[in-house]
Amino acid sequence: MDPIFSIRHLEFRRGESFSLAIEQIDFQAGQIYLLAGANGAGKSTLLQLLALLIAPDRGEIRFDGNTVKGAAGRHRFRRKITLVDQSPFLFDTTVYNNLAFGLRMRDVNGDLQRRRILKALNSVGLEGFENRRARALSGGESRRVALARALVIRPKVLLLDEPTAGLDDDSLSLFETNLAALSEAGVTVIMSTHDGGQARRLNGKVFRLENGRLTGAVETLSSEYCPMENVL
Ligand SMILES: Nc1ncnc2c1ncn2[C@@H]1O[C@H](COP(=O)(O)OP(=O)(O)OP(=O)(O)O)[C@@H](O)[C@H]1O
Repeated sequence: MDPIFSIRHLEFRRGESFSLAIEQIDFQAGQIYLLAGANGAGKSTLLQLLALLIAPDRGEIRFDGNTVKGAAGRHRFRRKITLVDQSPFLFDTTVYNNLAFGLRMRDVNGDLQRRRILKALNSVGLEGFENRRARALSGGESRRVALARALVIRPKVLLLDEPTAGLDDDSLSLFETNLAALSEAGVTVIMSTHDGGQARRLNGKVFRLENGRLTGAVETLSSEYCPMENVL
């Protein structure tokens, strides 16, 4: 099967001291991928490149069979890709309106809009939160709103930057159940994490970054055995 995302000879420099250089990665549809590595290794930078928010200095990104070219290309494909940031920005309005924004842009209105929003809130354990003010939520609740806001638009690719940092055990478990369901529904999930057990629990593939470079091959983890558990 053709990969949903391919990277070839990718290079991106940040200031004097950091550069990301990745020769090749293929991401297959419906898989879960985890980006591992120390602080500053380049995980967020790679996610921003995949989200088509920044352009590489060199190399090629292919999405869904197309080479992404220039600002117009990035803009065109961005609608199918969603990045949930490390510190998600929520609009200063209700939770409902935060989720409705992306749907309105896609002409999803009325009853359908309401049903999809309530379902997305439900799936992150925030039923009943629709009229709450988004800026008055706790850190963990805010992250779950940001995730629901990403889910509600049904992206082909969901990019998550350390999405589970600060979640309590119940929320973490619900979140991981959601990711597994999304992957079964064909959504590609690419997320950075410092949680060593996550790759095993999600049966994900791990790419490890070190100083902007990939170290070694992809590691596929079975659900029974996780050699990476303590070292991610
Ligand atoms: N906007 C920016 N401008 C300049 N340099 C940046 C910027 N964002 C990140 N960097 C630098 O790029 C390098 C890679 O950072 P990045 O955020 O991609 O790492 P990370 O692996 O996601 O780290 P963490 O685990 O701490 O989130 C770091 O040296 C960082 O200081």
